[in-house]
Amino acid sequence: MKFISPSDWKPEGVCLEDAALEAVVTNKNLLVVAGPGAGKTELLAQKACYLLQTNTCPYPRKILAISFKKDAKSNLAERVERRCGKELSKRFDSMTFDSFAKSIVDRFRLAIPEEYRPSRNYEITNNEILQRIFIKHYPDAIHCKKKSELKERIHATIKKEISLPHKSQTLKNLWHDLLNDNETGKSQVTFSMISILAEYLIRTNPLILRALNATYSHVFLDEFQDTTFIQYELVRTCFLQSSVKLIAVGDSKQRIMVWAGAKTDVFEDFKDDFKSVEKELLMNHRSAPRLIQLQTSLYPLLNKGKIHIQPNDKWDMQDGEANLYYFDDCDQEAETIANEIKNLIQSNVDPREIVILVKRSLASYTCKIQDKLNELDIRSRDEGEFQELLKEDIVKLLLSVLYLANERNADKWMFLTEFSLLLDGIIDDDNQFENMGKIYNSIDTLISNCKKRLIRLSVQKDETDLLKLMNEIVDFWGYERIKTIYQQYNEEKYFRELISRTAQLLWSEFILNNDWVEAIEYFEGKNIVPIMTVHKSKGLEYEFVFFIGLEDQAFFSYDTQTNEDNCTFFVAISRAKKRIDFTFSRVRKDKNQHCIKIKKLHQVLIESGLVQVVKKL
Ligand SMILES: Nc1ncnc2c1ncn2[C@@H]1O[C@H](COP(=O)(O)OP(=O)(O)OP(=O)(O)O)[C@@H](O)[C@H]1O
Repeated sequence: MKFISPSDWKPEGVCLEDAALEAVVTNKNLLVVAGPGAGKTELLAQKACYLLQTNTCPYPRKILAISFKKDAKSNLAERVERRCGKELSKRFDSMTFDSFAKSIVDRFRLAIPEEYRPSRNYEITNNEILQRIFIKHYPDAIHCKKKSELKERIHATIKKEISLPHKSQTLKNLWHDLLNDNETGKSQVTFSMISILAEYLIRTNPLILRALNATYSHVFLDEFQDTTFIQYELVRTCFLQSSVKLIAVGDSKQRIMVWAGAKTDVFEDFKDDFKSVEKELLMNHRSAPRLIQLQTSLYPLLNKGKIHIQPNDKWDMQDGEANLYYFDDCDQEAETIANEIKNLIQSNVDPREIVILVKRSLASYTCKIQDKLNELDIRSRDEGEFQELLKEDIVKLLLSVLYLANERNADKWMFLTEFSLLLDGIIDDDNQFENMGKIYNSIDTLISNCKKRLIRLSVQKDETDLLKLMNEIVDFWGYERIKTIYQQYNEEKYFRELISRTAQLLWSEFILNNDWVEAIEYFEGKNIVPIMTVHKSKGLEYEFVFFIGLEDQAFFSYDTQTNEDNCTFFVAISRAKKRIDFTFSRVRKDKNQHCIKIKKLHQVLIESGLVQVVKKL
């Protein structure tokens, strides 16, 4: 392998601002703070290429990238592979925090002292089991009024002691019963427990720590503002006393996971602990100039001084539009918003470039808009579960096979064949061409068999047969072999649940029109306007954003979590590339709505001079 000299290295495909380029080539611990659309993911991808192509990450050491979300993890890995090829990107391990911790526990489980060791076949527990065992040790929890309240209490209790061994005997007993659950015969653990166990393993086993530090020369930490106490402790234990270089990227203005345990002083602690250099990026490649101005007018609410954020030069300075509607009721709101969406689609905007956002309680804020959209023949849906399933490699594999059984598609064919080649280890094989031919033939056979089965299913209409077919497609490669490529499926129960949920959702769409291609495209979201909460929209971007319900009721905890709610509002605004519309309805669900608590949010919009206020009376 021929490496490039660091002085000859150039970023590929994009132009990086000075601070970003410095962050790429600096070989020190780094904290990169940057606002929305600054290209934080791109910066990490470029940095990975630099380190690998110049051998600054010296062979055979690797880069470990830790993200929060599965799609962010895959997105980063894909970009690195696209930029520096398959060979070099083999030394780029992209994982979520949960899968990183789990991989440590799975590999070194036997080194955990017996009292804390999960069984070999441990399960990521579900709420029911967790509640059953929790209430035994904390009987007063039975008085929790809502399930969500109890869930929060359980997770908060587990997070009370993030360092083993426990001091509290009750907590220790709770762990004991979770790890030795008689009813299931398997250890029941949460992801927080896995991170706590991983930290304990590394802290008490110098050999494992040394192996980890020898494996990785650099560690990337994406969306760093959302790092929890437990996760930060794990990072410290793994890398503080080592020569491994850490690069954390994040934006404190987008810190919206405090309710889930995000550590609010994580940037300061990281700078102190790792003596990191701080770089600030000042570009926003996503939003039109007037929307960037709108975002910056929110800075005082986010405790951030005014700075000049530079738009990408593809925009005209006058680009960007924002509207604030005051409606009498939700019928008026639904009528107007549905028609606005219709006009956009009629002017050739892809429905996937439009999003309807809500702060919470998705259905109650959007059901009327959805009904109106239906009347206009525009499909929309709660993106939540589909978004989760579509991130899953096994779901992508199954949908590709089923699609190809109905229609040609080059991307899906490539995806399938690349997966098969990888599984059979043929990429670097001497008999590559002969073996590739065999693989193409076997995939062809799989697809034509599926075709016959799907035709039969269209007549017999038996949902269980679809699940059976999906499991047979899995058998074509074999679960055990799939696991070797996609280690996230080590737990078979989880893997099978994904397949069964995919079959269910696909079937319920199929029976509407008796058309497999339509059903698969629906599943994939084609021509459908997505609806989601702001939390789910994090990291995503759309040309047109409709934020529904800028009302006190939607921000019901605004008084007690003002900072976090302001950040949530900022995240919503910063998803838009071209235009954002906000709505307020004086009556919703038969109740009068107000904007007294969140007056400041309305004020900022109105006083910015960038938002057109549309009063509907
Ligand atoms: N250097 C660049 N030049 C041009 N476009 C870029 C550059 N970097 C990123 N982009 C584009 O800008 C958009 C935003 O990038 P990205 O999603 O990486 O930003 P981010 O900093 O992670 O934003 P957020 O924090 O809001 O999720 C994407 O469409 C990306 O393709």
